[in-house]
Amino acid sequence: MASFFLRRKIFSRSLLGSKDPLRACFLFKFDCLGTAAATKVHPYTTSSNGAIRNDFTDLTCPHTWYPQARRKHRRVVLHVGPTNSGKTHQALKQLQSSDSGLYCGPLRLLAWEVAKRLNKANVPCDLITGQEREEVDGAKHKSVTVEMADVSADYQCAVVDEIQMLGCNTRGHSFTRALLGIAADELHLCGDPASVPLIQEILKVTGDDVEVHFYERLSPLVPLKVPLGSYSNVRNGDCIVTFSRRDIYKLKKKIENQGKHLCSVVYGSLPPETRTRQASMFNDATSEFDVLVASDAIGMGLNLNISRIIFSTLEKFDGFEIRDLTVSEIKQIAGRAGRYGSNFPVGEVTCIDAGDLPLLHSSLNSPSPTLKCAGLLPTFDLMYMYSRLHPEYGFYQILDHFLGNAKLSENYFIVNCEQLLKVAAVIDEFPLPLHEKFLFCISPADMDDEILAQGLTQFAENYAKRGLVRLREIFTPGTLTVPKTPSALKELESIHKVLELYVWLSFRLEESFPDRELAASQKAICSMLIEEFLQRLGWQMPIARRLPSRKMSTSMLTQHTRRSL
Ligand SMILES: Nc1ncnc2c1ncn2[C@@H]1O[C@H](COP(=O)(O)OP(=O)(O)OP(=O)(O)O)[C@@H](O)[C@H]1O
Ligand SMILES: [Mg+2]
Repeated sequence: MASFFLRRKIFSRSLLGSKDPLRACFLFKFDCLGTAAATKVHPYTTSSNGAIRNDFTDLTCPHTWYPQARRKHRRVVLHVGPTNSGKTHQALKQLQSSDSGLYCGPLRLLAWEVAKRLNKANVPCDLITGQEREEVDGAKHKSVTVEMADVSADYQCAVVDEIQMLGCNTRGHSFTRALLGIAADELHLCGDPASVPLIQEILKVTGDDVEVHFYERLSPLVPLKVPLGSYSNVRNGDCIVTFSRRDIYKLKKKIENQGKHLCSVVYGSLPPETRTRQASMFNDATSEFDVLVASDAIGMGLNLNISRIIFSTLEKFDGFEIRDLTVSEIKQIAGRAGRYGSNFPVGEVTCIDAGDLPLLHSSLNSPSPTLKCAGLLPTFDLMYMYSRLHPEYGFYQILDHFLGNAKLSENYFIVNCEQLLKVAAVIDEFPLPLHEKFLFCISPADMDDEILAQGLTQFAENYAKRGLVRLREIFTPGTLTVPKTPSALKELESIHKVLELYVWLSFRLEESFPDRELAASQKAICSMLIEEFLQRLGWQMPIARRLPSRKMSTSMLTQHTRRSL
């Protein structure tokens, strides 16, 4: 045991000195373990009786956490306007013509798209997301998911897309970190005009120059006066929006049973590569999948050739309650219709029920409410220093202390830490150093997903016990089968997430999670099986209308039948 801990200490030290960009990103997720810069600004203050007291929970000046960016006099350009107004396009033009640059997107799919676009334009660009790392020779540009933005590097130009997400209750802190922390001469921010006053306010203290460019939609968006009424009125290019997976499959079946259309589906928990392929089939004018049934996962990122958005409902369950969609959600989703340059240059939007039309129309005519606060999360540094004063505390107690006592300026709020706390409660059971507990806490684990929670617990336990986690200990490769029911599908989606978690950990604890390739290949099989299920769901269609089977046949996979997780 002793030698195991010794080995891990050495590993951690070697990580700190690493020049490796991904490891550097890993460090910067902690903001940082390499504490020199950050500790300088941390508020050890003197109380009235002269005693030194710590004030680690003072989060009122988060701009001081990023000295490298503060040394720059950044030119910050906000590109704001409705969806489909060319904001990202303009920002990317600047990025492309710069000597070095960084694109930060909210989704892996967007990071993929941008890396592809830059490489195609002969601007070598690396792709770095939580789960993948594709390096291109000579690249001075990087396309990343916002969490992976490296705030220790210097760039000539950087783009943060969908910047209004700094108000997001769960991921807002990553956008705030990018806004305050990226050390670029030029920082381009693309998003909703509702974020402009808040960003201007936040940047008053950074010394940056701020310009705002407003954009108009490139193609018209027409709210229809009549509802869809019946599903027999669905036509080529339609996208029906609904919010539960059950309803997505119900609607897909209903539409396909009419015998006129085949439906692609897109929703949040589908593996990203499956979402991309479903979207490509829908976009491909020669494919028979000419209708899309989707959740609000289409609100951002995917390039979709949608003619008409049809809301099946304007209510959604948000994890706590059923509520009306907000103005910004309605506008963001509706705005996906009529993409500039697509086969449908005029977008239309309507509802299935006439009763929903007034809310749809009024929302489309209202500006999105102005953002008031940006998300924040205490840095690892602060928590670490606090923990040194309270070595008896577990990570849960430390985080809980910060949540209860943090002092914030009025421009910020602390993001929802429910998931972090749930992981912390589990991880505190294992003898791991604080930074490793923190790592597990920020991993992409949804503890409300039973299978994923089980996977994370097992990974952490095995890691704490032996410092080595083999995938085969919890998963038997080759045992995955095509799901036959929606609940089996859900299970397969969860297994995909466990495999993603393994890959994520393997990038950060490389020696201890050595089976990345195996996990990645099983992940790919998962997505193929899910797609197979999606195709079979149209089983009531006449045989001639079904697509030919994919290259990897089910029988190849079903020889191995037992899953053990
Ligand atoms: N000047 C242009 N020339 C050619 N194509 C353009 C131009 N501006 C935008 N486009 C194309 O129009 C589409 C919409 O542009 P873009 O994605 O930049 O809009 P956006 O405002 O960022 O929208 P979103 O809200 O979806 O992020 C894209 O396919 C983009 O390539
Ligand atoms: Mg955009």
